[in-house]
Amino acid sequence: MKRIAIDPKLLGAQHWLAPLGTLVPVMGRHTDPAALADVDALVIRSVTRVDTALMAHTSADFVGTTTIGFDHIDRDLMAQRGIRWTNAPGCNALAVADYVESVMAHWCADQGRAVDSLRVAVIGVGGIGRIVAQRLAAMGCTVMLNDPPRHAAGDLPEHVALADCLAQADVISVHVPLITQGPTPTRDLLGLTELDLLGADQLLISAGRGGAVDNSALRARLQQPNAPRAALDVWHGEPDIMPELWPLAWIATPHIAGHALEGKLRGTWMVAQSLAAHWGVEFSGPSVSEVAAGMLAKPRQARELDWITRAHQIYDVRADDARFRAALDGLTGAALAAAFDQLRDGYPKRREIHD
Ligand SMILES: NC(=O)C1=CN([C@@H]2O[C@H](COP(=O)(O)OP(=O)(O)OC[C@H]3O[C@@H](n4cnc5c(N)ncnc54)[C@H](O)[C@@H]3O)[C@@H](O)[C@H]2O)C=CC1
Ligand SMILES: O=C(O)C(=O)[C@H](O)COP(=O)(O)O
Repeated sequence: MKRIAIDPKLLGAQHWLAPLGTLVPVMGRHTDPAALADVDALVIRSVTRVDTALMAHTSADFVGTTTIGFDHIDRDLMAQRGIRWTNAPGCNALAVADYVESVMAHWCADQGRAVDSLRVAVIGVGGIGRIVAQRLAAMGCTVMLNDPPRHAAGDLPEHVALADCLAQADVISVHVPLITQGPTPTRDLLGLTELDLLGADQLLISAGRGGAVDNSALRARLQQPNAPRAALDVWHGEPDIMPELWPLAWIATPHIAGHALEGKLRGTWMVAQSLAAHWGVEFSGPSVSEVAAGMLAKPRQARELDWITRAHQIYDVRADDARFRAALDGLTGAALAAAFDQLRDGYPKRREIHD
């Protein structure tokens, strides 16, 4: 029987990966490379950095991350070693859109703004950005789209320059991957110059990768009197986040925007299918929605509720923010990093808002 090293926090591994091979739990962020010596495949989350050191002793020829982002995988190494790798595109896109919806519901209530009066800029119009833009447009928002790679490829004629988005939108929602090379890198996409374009009436939502916003610049900006509000789900250097930054955020969460049950399960389900195809074996198992429903029933159907009520009853981001503040208050260094990871690993069960 083949052996599959898995992050023990994967959801659904027993349903979809166990039929393919013997599961060997490893340690997520702290995986010992020696533990991979005799495995055939590695199935991970975003916390496991797949690099030369991790892969030093293994002959595994498959790496799957049950996440959308794949900046934690050294793709050059995968190519050099002939290792097939895959991510799970779109697996938790709906959950991230739920996060944005919940943040905006609370911001509108707080500011006394009607959602259909808002101008919202979506930065990075891929799988997630597209869903966010469609939902907000359906609620009556004026939506501005920024995505230079798609614009350059000719499929986003309505593209708006980043500076115009920052200067004109009420809400700016950032959904770019972490890209460090090439013509349109996203590392520190929002630095001092860009953050200076924002004012006190604006809300910045960051739910892509922490490295896309210069955290030192944001800290400085949020300390100024006309600072915008910031809802931050992702942080530079996770789990070693900047202890001076998070208390300045209006909403602070531990990289859980995508952590609805369906999002996590779908990631495992998608990677298991890729692994089955890689090994040329049949794939079977229950559906994602069956497994999610067995883990947590939805309190109400989304269609029965208006969007503000949904943001309270199905997914309320303020509960995540409250847990974050209570757990991280006063912590620095290793204790802060450990508390950040514990919040993620012990995240409560949550369903996607929409059916
Ligand atoms: N907070 C969380 O829990 C989660 C975070 N993510 C992050 O969100 C990212 C985006 O996810 P998807 O939309 O599904 O990915 P995607 O790959 O479908 O779309 C990314 C989009 O960003 C655009 N882009 C690239 N460089 C850009 C730049 N310099 N400026 C503006 N746009 C740029 C691309 O052209 C593409 O259209 C993931 O790569 C991941 O890092 C994903 C899931 C959950
Ligand atoms: O899908 C992604 O990309 C993400 O950022 C995930 O939601 C992160 O989840 P974990 O894999 O870190 O649990």
